[in-house]
Amino acid sequence: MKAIQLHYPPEWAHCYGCGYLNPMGLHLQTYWNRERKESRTAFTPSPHHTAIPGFVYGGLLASLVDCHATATAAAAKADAEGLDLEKTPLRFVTASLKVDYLKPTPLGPELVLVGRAREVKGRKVVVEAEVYAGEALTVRGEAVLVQITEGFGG
Ligand SMILES: CCCCCCCCCCCCCC(=O)SCCNC(=O)CCNC(=O)[C@H](O)C(C)(C)COP(=O)(O)OP(=O)(O)OC[C@H]1O[C@@H](n2cnc3c(N)ncnc32)[C@H](O)[C@@H]1OP(=O)(O)O
Repeated sequence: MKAIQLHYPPEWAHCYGCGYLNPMGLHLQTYWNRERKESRTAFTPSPHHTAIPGFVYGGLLASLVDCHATATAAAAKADAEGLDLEKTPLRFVTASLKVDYLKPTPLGPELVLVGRAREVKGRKVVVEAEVYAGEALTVRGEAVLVQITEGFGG
């Protein structure tokens, strides 16, 4: 299965969090499970992602939620409308991002993010995402993603 972000054409692939063309980026790769209507990704923070020794920096966690939510929005909308992202890539940007840090996230283990679309309506998708360190749910995020149909920032 191909990661959702790998469907982005090159001109959209420079994002710090998930662009495959950004050499300094996080290269997040999100997968969509059609049966479960659920997205997943995994990321292992490095020592330079430290907040307090032993724990992950919150800004990094927000970035993971952000880019996982963007990809989840594209997959959920494609799923809802029967579109193939390979043929019809969808461009979503983050309009709003809320992150609740439920408990400190340990630095070391692989983190797993799970995402679900709570609402798919017109150009807007609302995504909920959870970050797990092993069995522990440490972060819960919510993002509003808006599909852009023309250029960005014009
Ligand atoms: C060149 C391509 C670049 C893109 C690369 C993509 C690849 C992936 C890259 C990965 C990138 C990683 C992620 C990044 O880092 S993306 C970078 C960070 N994000 C931005 O810079 C976005 C800046 N903002 C904008 O461009 C516009 O404000 C957008 C496009 C978001 C909306 O302005 P627009 O005029 O188009 O929309 P609309 O007013 O018709 O509203 C439409 C719907 O949205 C709802 N709404 C709007 N705002 C909010 C809000 N704050 N809270 C809640 N809801 C909000 C609104 O109520 C309405 O819903 P409804 O009333 O219909 O129910």
